[in-house]
Amino acid sequence: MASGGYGDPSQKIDYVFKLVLIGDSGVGKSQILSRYARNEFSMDSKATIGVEFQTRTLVMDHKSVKAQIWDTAGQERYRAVTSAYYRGAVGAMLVYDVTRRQTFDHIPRWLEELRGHADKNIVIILIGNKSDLEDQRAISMEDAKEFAEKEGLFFLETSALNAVNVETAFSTVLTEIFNIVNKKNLVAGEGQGNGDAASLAGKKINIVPGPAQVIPTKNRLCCNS
Ligand SMILES: Nc1nc2c(ncn2[C@@H]2O[C@H](COP(=O)(O)OP(=O)(O)OP(=O)(O)O)[C@@H](O)[C@H]2O)c(=O)[nH]1
Repeated sequence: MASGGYGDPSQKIDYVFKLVLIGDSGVGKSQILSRYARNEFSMDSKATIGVEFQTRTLVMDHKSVKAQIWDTAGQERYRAVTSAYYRGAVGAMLVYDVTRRQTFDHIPRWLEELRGHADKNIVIILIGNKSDLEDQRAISMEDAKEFAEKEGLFFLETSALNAVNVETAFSTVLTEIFNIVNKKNLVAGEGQGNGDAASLAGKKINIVPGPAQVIPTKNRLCCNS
């Protein structure tokens, strides 16, 4: 359903959806984002310090949607203020590394943090990254899928290196958000016309109105904790 390239600054925007990337240090969050937003990958990626975000604009059902994707440090000491990071997020990508069991074992903790700080109806996808390293695999796809089903999460394995499933992971989350928001707008009908807010499954959640917000394609924010 989703289509779109890497951004046309003159384009009119109907919705901005904020997504957050979370997971342990080194699982590949920054490279997943880089692959999605710029179709780039780097082997000597530096650990993220503070918060960064990048955007990509897509067309969904004749509406233009700007995905504003936030990336923060997996390392505790480099993390920015948690509540600010999650504020207004309507989607989350929860990432582990298929070659490091510990990063999968920490997923429940990340989920707890997410559920403690984000909107309770946030759309979440569990991502097992580095699927290209099949010979070093430590987590089976079945175990991860079972966990995701139990927790009500979408699930995909990706390779930021080989560009496998990165597009699909983002479009899965964005399509789900778009469908929820669109449905709500239809049900709400006239009279409730609050253009800058929408609901995800009955709970009010802020969707940043399009044209009011101009976001550079790559933006570095401050905020060391
Ligand atoms: N083989 C392989 N390596 C990857 C993949 N994605 C990321 N990497 C490598 O894994 C390392 C860590 O990637 P990052 O994207 O910096 O990890 P991060 O989760 O953002 O780390 P923090 O910023 O510390 O939280 C880098 O050397 C990447 O090149 C992948 O899909 N396959």
